[in-house]
Amino acid sequence: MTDASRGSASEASESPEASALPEASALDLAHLRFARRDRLVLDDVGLELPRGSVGALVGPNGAGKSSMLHVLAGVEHAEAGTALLGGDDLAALRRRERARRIALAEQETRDARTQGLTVADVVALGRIPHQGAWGGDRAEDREVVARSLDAVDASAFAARGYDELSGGERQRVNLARALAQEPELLLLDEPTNHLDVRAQLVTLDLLRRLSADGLTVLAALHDLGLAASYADHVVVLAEGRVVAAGSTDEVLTPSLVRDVWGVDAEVSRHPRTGRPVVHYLGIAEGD
Ligand SMILES: Nc1ncnc2c1ncn2[C@@H]1O[C@H](COP(=O)(O)OP(=O)(O)OP(=O)(O)O)[C@@H](O)[C@H]1O
Repeated sequence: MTDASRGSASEASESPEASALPEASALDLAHLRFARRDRLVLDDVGLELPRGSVGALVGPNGAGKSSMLHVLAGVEHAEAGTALLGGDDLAALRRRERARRIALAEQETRDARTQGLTVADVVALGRIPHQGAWGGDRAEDREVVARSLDAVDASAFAARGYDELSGGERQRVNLARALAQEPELLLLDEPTNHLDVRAQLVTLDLLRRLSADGLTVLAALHDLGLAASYADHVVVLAEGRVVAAGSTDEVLTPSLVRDVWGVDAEVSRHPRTGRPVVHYLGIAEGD
């Protein structure tokens, strides 16, 4: 396996025993390949994300970010490669176990299943993988639903119809539903889309706090500024391939922004946090 194809995003050990160690990768992908009809969407994708870290998946439109999240969540199926979570092969997990361990918060989830449901009902859907064959209205489930709504500041509209919410409100409820799954790995597709500036920061602060408690987070983000401020690791996808991966500091450079997005940028340091700050200067000449 070459470094380029692996796209290593961590310092984690490569040994098979590593998954038992605290610093082991929570998520370890190698040579993942996914096609839709005849079109190759993910090609030889690899990455390592340590447990309890926040990873940002970035890349131009159509790069394959959502597809990658779908493959990890089991919504779509890779035709080759391996995906390990805590050392366990995802392809070998039963659907239900996968849903207990991995949650995907998507942008648009209004469909027949959410029609007529309240916000609390929708968040309670996240408990299904944890319930027995007879479903249930367990006190524990109600408690997790209430806690998840509270985490995204949505308790005040728990009784409202989900389909009546604004885009930003719905986005927060989608996150609450994913949190109610109590996963090990939280996948998010553009979690800040539709959110006002404060709600964006509140959401990303929440993800950082959850990751400090051991949750591993992988979020597709378009906003490189937010990735720079919040992510530990950045994985850059372009045309279905990992073109860069590593610590946020290493990856988010002016040359990368130019090469991948065709945009001139400067990267400075945040005066308070010392983290990178990306300033877009304009479309790169020659593009
Ligand atoms: N349902 C679909 N049927 C066929 N092709 C699809 C479908 N969904 C996505 N694709 C194609 O798969 C490729 C990857 O799309 P994907 O949505 O994963 O990219 P993305 O990086 O998430 O893009 P964006 O930033 O625009 O959301 C694109 O070429 C896209 O046109």
